[in-house]
Amino acid sequence: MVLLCMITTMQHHNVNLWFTSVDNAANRRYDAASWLRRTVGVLYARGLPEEPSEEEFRLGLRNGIVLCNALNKVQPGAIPKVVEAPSDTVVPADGSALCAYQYFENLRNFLVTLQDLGLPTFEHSDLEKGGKGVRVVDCVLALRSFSESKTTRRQTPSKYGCISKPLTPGKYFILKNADAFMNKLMRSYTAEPIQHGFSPEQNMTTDCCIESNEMATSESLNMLVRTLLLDKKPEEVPLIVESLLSKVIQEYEFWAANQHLVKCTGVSKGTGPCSISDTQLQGEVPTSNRVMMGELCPLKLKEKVNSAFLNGGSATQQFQLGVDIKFDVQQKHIHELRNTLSSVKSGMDHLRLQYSEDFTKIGKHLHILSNAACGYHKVLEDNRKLYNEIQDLKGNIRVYCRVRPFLPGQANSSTSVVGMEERTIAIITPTKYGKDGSKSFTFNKVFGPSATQEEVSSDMKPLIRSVLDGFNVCIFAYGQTGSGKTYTMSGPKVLSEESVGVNYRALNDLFNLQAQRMGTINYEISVQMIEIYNEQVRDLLQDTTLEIRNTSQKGFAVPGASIVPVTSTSDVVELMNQGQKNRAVGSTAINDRSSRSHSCLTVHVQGCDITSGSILKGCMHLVDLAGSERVDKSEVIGDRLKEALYINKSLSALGDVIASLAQKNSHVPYRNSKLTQLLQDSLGGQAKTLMFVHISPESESVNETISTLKFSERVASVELGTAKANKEGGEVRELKEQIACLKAALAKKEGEPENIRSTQSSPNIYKVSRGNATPVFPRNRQPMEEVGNIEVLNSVTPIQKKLRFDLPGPGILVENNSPNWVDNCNGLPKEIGSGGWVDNEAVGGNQFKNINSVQVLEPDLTTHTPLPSSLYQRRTPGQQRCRVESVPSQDSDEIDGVTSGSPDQETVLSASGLKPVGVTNRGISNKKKPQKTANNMTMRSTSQACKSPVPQSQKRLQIPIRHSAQKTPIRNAS
Ligand SMILES: Nc1ncnc2c1ncn2[C@@H]1O[C@H](COP(=O)(O)OP(=O)(O)OP(=O)(O)O)[C@@H](O)[C@H]1O
Repeated sequence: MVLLCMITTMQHHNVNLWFTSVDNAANRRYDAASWLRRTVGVLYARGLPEEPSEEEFRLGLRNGIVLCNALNKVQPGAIPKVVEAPSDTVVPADGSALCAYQYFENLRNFLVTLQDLGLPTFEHSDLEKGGKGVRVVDCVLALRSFSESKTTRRQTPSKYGCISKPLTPGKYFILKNADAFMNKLMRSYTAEPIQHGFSPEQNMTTDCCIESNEMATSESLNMLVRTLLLDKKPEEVPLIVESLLSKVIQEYEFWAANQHLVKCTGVSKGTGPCSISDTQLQGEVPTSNRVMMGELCPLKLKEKVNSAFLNGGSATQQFQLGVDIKFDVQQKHIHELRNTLSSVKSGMDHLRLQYSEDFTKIGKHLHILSNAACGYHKVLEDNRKLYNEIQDLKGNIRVYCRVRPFLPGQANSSTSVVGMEERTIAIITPTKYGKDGSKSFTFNKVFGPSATQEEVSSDMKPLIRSVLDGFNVCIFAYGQTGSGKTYTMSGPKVLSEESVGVNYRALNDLFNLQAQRMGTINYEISVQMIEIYNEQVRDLLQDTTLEIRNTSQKGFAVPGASIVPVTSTSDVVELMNQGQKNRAVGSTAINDRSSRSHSCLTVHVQGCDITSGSILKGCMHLVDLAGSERVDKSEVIGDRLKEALYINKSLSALGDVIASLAQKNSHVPYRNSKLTQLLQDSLGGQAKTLMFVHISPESESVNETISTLKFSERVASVELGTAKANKEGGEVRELKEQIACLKAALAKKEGEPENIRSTQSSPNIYKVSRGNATPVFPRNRQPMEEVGNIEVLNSVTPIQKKLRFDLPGPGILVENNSPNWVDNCNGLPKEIGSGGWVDNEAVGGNQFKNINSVQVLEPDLTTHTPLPSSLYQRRTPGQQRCRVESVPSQDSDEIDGVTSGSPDQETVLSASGLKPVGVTNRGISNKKKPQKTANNMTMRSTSQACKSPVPQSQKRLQIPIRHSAQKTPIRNAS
């Protein structure tokens, strides 16, 4: 602020003028000459007048003697040897030479010394030519200032821009008339009561500067500076400014030291930059530090200050004080550093604490997140289950897609599969399928080439449980030839625990669950294994061909095929191995072990709830379809070609059925192939159905892959309706038994044969067995080989009667505990009919028309004596039509026999000279043809008798059963 005031004031006075003014130059020259004369004495300065002209000034100094001596006066010994001028009496031989020597030597020494002292210099030539004297004058005046500054014992920056070197202690260099002003100014500015630390001159001025702190305002400073400079000559201004600056620096230094001192002595606490708080002084400062500080603070230091400055202490004392102050300041700094360190430490501790808290929090959050992530997966899993449950409720067929890995030797083949996710698969498409080059298909699940057998089978457990709960389940494998159907269903050729397929695992689960429920529900399990080969049904367990032209199921039992009770997985494995051996397998260009038939392993489960007496009947088809193939690709001829055509035809029929189911058509062409008849209840009934669709990964198969996947998507859209369990409660059973008893009593009263009556409405077991069957039978059933006929058993009612029908060949076990087991034929709701092993449709269907050996014990069925009950019913064609019309959706294909069999396929077959066996042609229905057999057994169902308004006589089913006289071994029947 002081500087600002000065600069402003200097501008106000136009101080720059003094540099150009001629008068000023002369005055300055006179000053210089005068100072030199005074300094060296008139003797030495005899050549230099008091007020010399410029010429006189130059000539007077030209020999350098005056200058050197003046310098030696100011700085003793600065120029050790000065070449003196010869005395007036001695005349040099060559005066000019001596002068030149002097001139050169003295001036050189003078200028070098000036340079060393940091004072302004001039050029040698400045003393030779006129008009250059100003620089010499400046130099002399600088030397004068230097000299004066030495007397002040201060280091004073020269007005001429040099920084003088430290000088010996002395008085401050300052204009005398400015001192009082300066002191006043400084003290006003620092606003500190200065009692000490000034030179006597300064102390003198303190009396006149008791001014208030208000003077430290810029305005008052401004005024002071102006007042000071008002009457000053311009040439004095630089010196005043110089002094003022020097004073400012000095004052500031002193003030800063004083600040430390004052704060250390406790005069002021907590206000300055080095202040320390009471706490720091008393509590936090280490004892050793406090002891050290105690040497200085507060009284001792004050005393020292007083003795050093106020009481005119010695230089040593002052120096010691300076050291003490510095030491104290350093102590303060150390103390402050310690404080800072401890505060940083505590800050760090705080931060550490905070970090640990934060980490704990983050840990908790992470934990929550990981839980959420687990939860997310669980939610996903739940979603999937829910989705499946919804699908179940909607009754959709569930479809899982599996991609076969490349086979050995195909490692470098390109693939048609371009993407796979949990439920989606993307297949590269030839251009005609889409612009983007790939097409996505969505299924319930997609298994990649690396999926294990266990993964693929993992979702089956609920289905297996369903079977034991009385539901019908169908699991079937579909896909192009060689795509891995047999691998999925049965496993590879050489089986291991890991590689066994769906069949084995399903049965294993079944037996495990059965074991778990033991003691609650008693189960009886038995299996059938058949294949459909060239549209013929073959019993794989017997290696016989069944003369069954219509495999239409209203339950899952395969009529005519042997049923073998099993008690463990190993039983089943043995049977399956036997069945697989009998299966038609052939080598093609695509698959060296190509299945040439559709195989079906059917598992029958009947459970009896020990406490409630309820009966559960579940059934499961495990179907390994033959693969569709392009005969040009599979390069088949002869028998293989024939097989391929049959396979393709039946698969085509399956496609038609799926298409009509998907479109919810009223007519579903089940009867176009044995396969669709076999799967009728699985595809259109109340079963739970799962299809494994298989695709080969090779890009050469892309067309087959796409059509397979399209077909499968259509299958997935088929709604079966909610599956229902085949369960009959104990109470219902009891009521039925009572009704049966009453009816029996009534019949007896009316004189009807008791044993026949008793079969009308009571739960019965019918065993149709063929003499050469070898299976083991469960308790209370006679082995089939022993029976060799049809048994009608009433296992519950008190009156238990048996009807025996002598039949040739392997036996069929027909069991029915339901009074309405023939309901499906007459349009009544299908409550439990689908659980029957063989329903009335099977019995009444034309598959029995070749069974020509029936031996009826009583009554004599061959005489068409109607059975007193409604168990068996003979149908006339007209009655059949009537029944069918009432249930168009179920058997609509029976109405007009219209089928949607692929004409193309048939054309191919006829072209190849082959005649499909058992496949209905358009407009022809086997069922529609009345079976006029002499040996008919008429049965009537109780429920029908109770519910149907149609007279009994009109509700007779025609059961074609062969006479014993017409016995023909089944294996030869075809
Ligand atoms: N997931 C798989 N892992 C390893 N090998 C497999 C897999 N799926 C199929 N294979 C192999 O691929 C070949 C063909 O499989 P598979 O016989 O099961 O096909 P397919 O669809 O039943 O054929 P086809 O319809 O002609 O009977 C076999 O050698 C089989 O071992």
